This record gives sequence, structure tokens and C-alpha cells, in this order.
Amino acid sequence: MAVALSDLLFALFGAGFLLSASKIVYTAFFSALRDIPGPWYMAVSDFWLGTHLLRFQQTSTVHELFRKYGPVVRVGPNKVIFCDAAAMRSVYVQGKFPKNPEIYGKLDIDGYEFSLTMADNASHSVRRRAIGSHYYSILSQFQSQMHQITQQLINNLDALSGREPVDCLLLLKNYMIDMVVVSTFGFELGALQKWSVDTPELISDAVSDYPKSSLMKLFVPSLLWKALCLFPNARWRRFSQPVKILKEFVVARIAELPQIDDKKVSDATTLVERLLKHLDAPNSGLDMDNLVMETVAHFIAGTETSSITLSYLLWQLTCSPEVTEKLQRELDEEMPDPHVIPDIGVLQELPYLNACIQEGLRVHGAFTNLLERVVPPGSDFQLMGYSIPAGTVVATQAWSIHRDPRAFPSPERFDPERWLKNDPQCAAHFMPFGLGTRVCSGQPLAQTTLRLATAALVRNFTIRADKTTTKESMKVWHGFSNFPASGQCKLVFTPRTS
Ligand code: HEM
Repeated sequence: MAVALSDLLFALFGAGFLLSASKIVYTAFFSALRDIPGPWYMAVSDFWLGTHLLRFQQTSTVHELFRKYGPVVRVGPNKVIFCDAAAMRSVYVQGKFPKNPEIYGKLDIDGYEFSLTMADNASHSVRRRAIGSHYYSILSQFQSQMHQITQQLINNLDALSGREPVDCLLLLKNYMIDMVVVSTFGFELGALQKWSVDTPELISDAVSDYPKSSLMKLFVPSLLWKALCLFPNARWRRFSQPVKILKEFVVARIAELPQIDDKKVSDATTLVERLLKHLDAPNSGLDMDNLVMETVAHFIAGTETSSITLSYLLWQLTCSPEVTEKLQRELDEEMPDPHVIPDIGVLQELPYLNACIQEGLRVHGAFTNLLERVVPPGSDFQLMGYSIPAGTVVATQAWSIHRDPRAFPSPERFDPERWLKNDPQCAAHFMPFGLGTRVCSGQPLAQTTLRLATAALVRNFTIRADKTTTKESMKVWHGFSNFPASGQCKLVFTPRTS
């Protein structure tokens, strides 16, 4: 007897429904993670957390979950988040759990993995060896260029003389790209100079277009996207192809390098020279395409993270006059001539400057999302009393660790003084650059630019918020990096009289 098509479809639909229902029941009631607190609808599907990611609210939603359910929360069929300093060390430092390829794979650039996105620890350590101590040695190599760039920053604002507000996100993005390009090629891009004559800089625009254009690309079918890229508008063309612009820039700079002979290679100084030393070496995983993409990735990973952190810090100072006055007193003493920027070694030793930067990174570091790791095979991971099987995704986020009231009383208060007490709890709850073997490789460059720019700007200018810059406009949205809801941070820099 022939089976009617409608019966067949009904049977298939019924089977599918039963399968999904039994999966939900199993995940909720029989999985090894069943006893971990959390909302039931999150335990049965990754969908809910994903929606918050797309609305730039995942970090704040996760923070609320910790408040409601405590320091361990189940947020997916196979995902557990925690907010605890000891567990944080077990996962990222002692355990060196590998990154979750499902999340980090999505951050690959045009299909190329780079140091940030590599899930496999072994490939990552080879790549990290190629980068070597680059960012730790930049200070001795590039200090004079970094001082010049910071001087240019002062000149740009001096020229305006406080007459109009400045969007710090834009200004400091140009400052930062100048710094990153110097450390990568020893090449002076001059983005800040272009900013002063209102001329767009292709490379810094491409860096900030990248996250927006990649997000848009996610929602458009690839053929349609390719067609859209041909739309005859110069700004749109640039917006839709930031990686192409960055790649062409990197390739052109590499072509300008003198032939890399053995001698040159052995005293390699710039990032690119270091990477070239490992080009095509056995097991390096570094051919020319990978090398170019690793370089492009450092532009992207380093520029907005640093400029956003710095913008928030300056804004925070405008909200805390007593902190600014104290910082100015320290800087006035150390910088009798405001235009002479001290040696970076001197800035590193200024207690209040460093306390302000630590506190800025704590409250408003730019990269505070969940750092997802996978419990490796063969390990029985104990997470605050729960047994977590291998293959489970575990994660914490700096946003919540930095707001743990046990380490940071009144955690929302911007209070640099807390760093002057040398409280070990503060250090143990501090992870603005991540932790362990996957810690931010650009951290020394980021710290140096934060010190240089903060010292130069606070010593030379009275800074106040423009009327458009309010708590509401600076409310944090959480994307790849954090950013203000209004997309800008307008401040007024009036030269100080002494
Ligand atoms: C305030 C500024 C910065 C912040 C807050 C920041 C934050 C972070 C964090 C949290 C990670 C770890 C991500 C993870 O574990 O998944 C990371 C990794 C990384 N960052 Fe940064 N970063 C900053 C500046 C920079 C700069 C200036 C550069 C380079 C120019 C850079 C390049 C990288 C790279 C290449 C990685 C991947 C490291 C690896 O896994 O080997 N970052 N950053």
C-alpha cells in the first residue's frame, strides 16, 4: 500500500520533534552539568547567549547572571561560566586549556588564523615563538619615534587651543595606528598629521571599518556581498574591503624592505623582520600569506583596543576632578617643561600615573568578553565544587572579575587609590590583557602608549567633557571590543597656563 506524502512528512516531523525534545530533556536533566545553577532556557540551547552577543550585550548579561545565580553558571548545553580568581588561574595559567575553536574560528581574518584565533596550543606556541619578545623590546628600539608621535598628539591639540571638542576615539585611533605601524615596520605613517589637516588616513579607517564590515558580511549572502563591494562609491568600496587595503599596505611595506640576509635577520627589530626570520621554516606554519595576515591582525587587535581604553580613561578623569588634580601634581613635578616627555622608564615608576592606568584598565579595559576555553581530554576538572567533564566550554570575563567586591569594594567607583595599597587581592583579580600563555602579546606596547599619552595630555591640558559626552553616551556596548553607545567620546582640551 502506497504511503501518502503527507503521512511521510508528518512522521518525519514527529520524529524530528521527538529527537529535539529528548535532547532538551537529556541536556536539562541528565547531563553531567545538570546541577550547575542557571536559567533553564540557557541550559538547553546556545541560542539565548548568542542573541545577547549580537545585541552587544553579552558581557553585561553574563555579569547579571553572576549576580543572580552566583559564581558558577551554566549558560549552554555545554558551556559553564565562572567568576572566581582561583578558578581563573586553574583554567588559563596552570591548565592552559585550549581556546574554543567554535568562537575563535569566527574571528579568523578572511579564513586565516592568527595568534589570537589559534585554538591549538602547539601551533600557537610556534607562532608566538616567531613573534618572540618583539613587544618587550620595542621600548629600546622605538622610544624616540614614540616620543615624536606623542609630541604630535600634543601639537594637534595645542593648535585647537580648546576652541572645539575633539572625538577622542578618532584622534587616539590615529595616535595608536602610528604607534603600531612604527613597531611593525619602523615606518612613520603620519596618521596624526593627517588628522590635523582633516585628511582621512586609509589604514586607520580600514582598521576601524573591519569589525563593522565583518559583522555586516555575516548577514549578507556571499555572492550578494561580492556584488555590493562593486558599488561605485569610493568610501563604501573602502568600507567593504578593509582587509584588502590592510593587506596591500603590508605587502607594499615588505616589498620595500632591503633583502633580508642572515646578518639583518639576526638583529631583527621590527615585528615584520622577526616574522620574516621564520618564513617558510619547517613546522613554522608561516608562509607569506600567513605572515601578512598575522601583521594585519596586530593592526586590528592593537589599535581600537588601546584607543578605546585610553578614551574611557580620559573621560573618567573628567568625571573625577580630585583624581586629575593629584595626577597633575605628580606630572607637574616630573615634567617641569610640559613639552618634554620623560623617558618611558621614568613614567613606569610614577605611582599615581600607574594607579590611574590600572584603574582605567580595570573599569574600562576594552576587551572584557568571555575568554572561552575547552576542558582538555583526560582531565577531571573541578570547578568550585562541580565536576566538569572534558570537552565542556568554560570561561570567565574580565568585566566581572574586575567587579568582584571582595577584591574591589564599591567596584563601579573609579578609585586609583586602591592600587596604591599593594593589596594582593587586586593583582589576583586583574586580567585586562587575558592570562597565561594566551595573554595579549601587545601588552607592553599598550601599557607604554597608555602611559605616554596620559602623561602628555594630563600634563599639558585641562580636559573636560563636551556637553554631548555624558554617562548615557558613554554607556558601554560590548562588541569585539567595548565601545561607547554613542560611538564617540568628545572632550575639550584647553592648554594649561603653566
Ligand atoms: C589596552 C589595549 C589592549 C587590550 C585591553 C588587549 C586585550 C587583549 C586580550 C584580553 C587578549 C587575550 C584574548 C584571549 O585570551 O582570547 C589579547 C590578545 C592579543 N592582543 Fe591585545 N590588547 C590590547 C592591546 C594590544 C596591542 C597594542 C596589540 C598589538 C599591536 C595587541 C595584540 C594582541 C594579540 C596579537 C593577541 C593574541 C595573543 C596570543 O594569543 O598570542 N593587543 N589582547
